[in-house]
Amino acid sequence: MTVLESIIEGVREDLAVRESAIPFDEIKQLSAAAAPPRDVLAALRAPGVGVIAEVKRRSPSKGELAEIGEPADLAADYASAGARVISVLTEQRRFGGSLADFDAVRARVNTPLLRKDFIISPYQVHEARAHGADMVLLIVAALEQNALEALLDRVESLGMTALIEVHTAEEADRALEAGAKVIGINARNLHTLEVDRDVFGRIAPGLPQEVLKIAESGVRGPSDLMAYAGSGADAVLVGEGLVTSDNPKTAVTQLVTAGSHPACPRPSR
Ligand SMILES: O=P(O)(O)OC[C@@H](O)[C@@H](O)c1c[nH]c2ccccc12
Repeated sequence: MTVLESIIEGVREDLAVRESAIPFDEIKQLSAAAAPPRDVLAALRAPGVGVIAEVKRRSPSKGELAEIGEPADLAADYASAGARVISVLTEQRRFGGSLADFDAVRARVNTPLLRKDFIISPYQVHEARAHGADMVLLIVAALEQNALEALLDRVESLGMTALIEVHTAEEADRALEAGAKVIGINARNLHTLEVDRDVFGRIAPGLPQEVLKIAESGVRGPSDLMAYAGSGADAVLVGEGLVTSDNPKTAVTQLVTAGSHPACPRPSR
């Protein structure tokens, strides 16, 4: 079993528990009653290379990353430093996240929020919306094509934006086939957890101009952002580099400054 498969096994078990507490019909009603989603595409299309800052306690590759006492405080720092979107991990077993973390962040910031989890069922999409999510991650490697397409449809029908994650050119083709508007190219292979920062530069230039391109994982600082920008990134998604820094707010500020610097290569849209 690969790492991704074992994560998904746990996700299924946790999902079954939540489904028995709140049935599908009820979560659907809650999602319909939520305040309307924010315009993530507009946020990502702003000039310069954007920063998506992640609230991440732990990772399967590194174990404990940071003791995040108040995720809302961290998110408020991210927001005031200019993050365009804030990503909150809600997977519990490997990433130490939760919907409680998501709720705490939602209650504090008005920045668009990405629910970062392993989404395999429409239930989780409604759940994300019910908790105030504006964006939802869909991982191509975790989904059959028909499931990917159905989930993308569900995300968009609720007015949210899907971040469709790929790691290979074949997965990028599947994302485009499904109608992805925002593609995240993850430097980390979720089967082996190995990071290869060159993956973005190999895949992004082959994507259509109108597709928003997000470089995910392995960003250590402004020079990695600049390198991704040179290969056409509209934004970078950063977790570990922020939560392990002495001052996450300054770390975001430095990335945002680099992304809006005249010397930073512009996304060609
Ligand atoms: O911590 P990093 O290397 O900056 O990576 C952030 C983000 O890309 C990573 O958390 C991530 C990318 N895709 C995922 C899918 C599930 C869980 C986590 C992820």
